[in-house]
Amino acid sequence: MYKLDEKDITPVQSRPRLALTLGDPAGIGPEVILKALADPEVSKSCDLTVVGSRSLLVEIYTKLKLAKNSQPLANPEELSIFDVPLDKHIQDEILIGTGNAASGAASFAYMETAIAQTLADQFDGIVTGPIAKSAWKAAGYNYPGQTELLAEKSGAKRVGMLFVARSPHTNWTLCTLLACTHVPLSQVPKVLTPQLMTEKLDLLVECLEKDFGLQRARIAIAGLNPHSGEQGQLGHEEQDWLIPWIEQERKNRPNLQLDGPVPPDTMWVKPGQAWYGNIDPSAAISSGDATRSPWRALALTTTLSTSPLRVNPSQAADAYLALYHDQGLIPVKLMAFDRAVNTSIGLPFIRTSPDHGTAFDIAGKGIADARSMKAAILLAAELVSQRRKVKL
Ligand SMILES: NC(=O)C1=CN([C@@H]2O[C@H](COP(=O)(O)OP(=O)(O)OC[C@H]3O[C@@H](n4cnc5c(N)ncnc54)[C@H](O)[C@@H]3O)[C@@H](O)[C@H]2O)C=CC1
Ligand SMILES: NCC(=O)COP(=O)(O)O
Repeated sequence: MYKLDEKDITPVQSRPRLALTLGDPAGIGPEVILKALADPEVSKSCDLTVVGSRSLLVEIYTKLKLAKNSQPLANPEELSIFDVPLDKHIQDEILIGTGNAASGAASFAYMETAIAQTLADQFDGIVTGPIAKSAWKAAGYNYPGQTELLAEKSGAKRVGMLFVARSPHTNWTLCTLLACTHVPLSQVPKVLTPQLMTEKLDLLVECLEKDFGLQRARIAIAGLNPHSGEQGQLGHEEQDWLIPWIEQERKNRPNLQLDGPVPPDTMWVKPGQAWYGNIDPSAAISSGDATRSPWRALALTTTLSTSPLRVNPSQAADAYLALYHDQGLIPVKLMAFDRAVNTSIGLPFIRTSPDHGTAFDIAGKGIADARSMKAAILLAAELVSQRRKVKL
């Protein structure tokens, strides 16, 4: 009798199982989650469990249903929820639109629960709602962000903050890794070292290969100072260590193309052009882009159609290594605030998050844009599937 060999058996894979933390309940996290979950593309892509306080979610849902500009919302009664009940005095102190110790304690409890459940293999990954670091601090949790908590709890020695956004115009993907993240600007030159850069480059290369199936990547590395220091005249870090470090890495990694240090102001010209690409401005007008933002159609007409600088997406790099938070995130948010995804790399599981924060100024009004949350869920599902393929 023919006996099946293990290798002949096609494993039946379940859909990606994702935990979705509510984030700070005083912010827009619950709203963008309810909006994203009302989208059939999202619900079809994976099995989602909201990790948060059921009674708070129901309360917020009821308020949002009454808000003027509300788009379709998922009904909490129809969702899978891992309930994290709060003490009554904490729940009573949560005020929509104001981050405080109570909202910080709640969002911290959701994250701790999601991480523990994921480490216990109940989920393949976590999509996190936005939290306020100041609210965590007020609640007594002194972490610079969720990334650091995820790294600590999962035992990851190295972790990276990668922003991924797919262009709606060209389908080109902008991948930006931050060499240092939640670091005050005055500390940046002290925190950046060749060792840290090597660690981040290792993480980026591993992620591009394993998660995005990209070998022999071309990576652009930013300089720190104006004009990358202008040979020492405008800053010394490039001469002191960044240029020697890049030269050494080129020798160590002959399969990669490492560009840099690229002057930080011009670093984003090619990604910007690859993002908007060959778009026909009349298409932007007919798709409604121009009615929403006429300046954009104008910019597309005057710059992209006529500029000799226009590049083909293939001239852009596969990934960008920015040296600090705002150097990388200003261009990401300028191009893709509505769709960029914050992806933690180096963890033993997938973690994504929308690129925006708690937006306390608009919480409860029903006007929050859920596209970045939707992109975060879809990317997490895609990355779980990709990792399963790599493992097989
Ligand atoms: N992944 C996370 O947990 C993140 C958390 N934060 C935290 O969020 C808090 C507020 O940070 P901010 O710098 O004010 O950034 P923010 O992203 O919360 O808000 C910046 C501006 O964008 C608007 N905005 C943000 N998301 C929006 C959306 N989905 N739809 C429509 N408008 C939106 C806000 O109304 C505000 O005017 C801080 O405590 C920060 O630490 C910030 C970024 C990411
Ligand atoms: N600006 C990115 C950000 O603040 C996200 O931080 P984290 O909570 O994902 O660590």
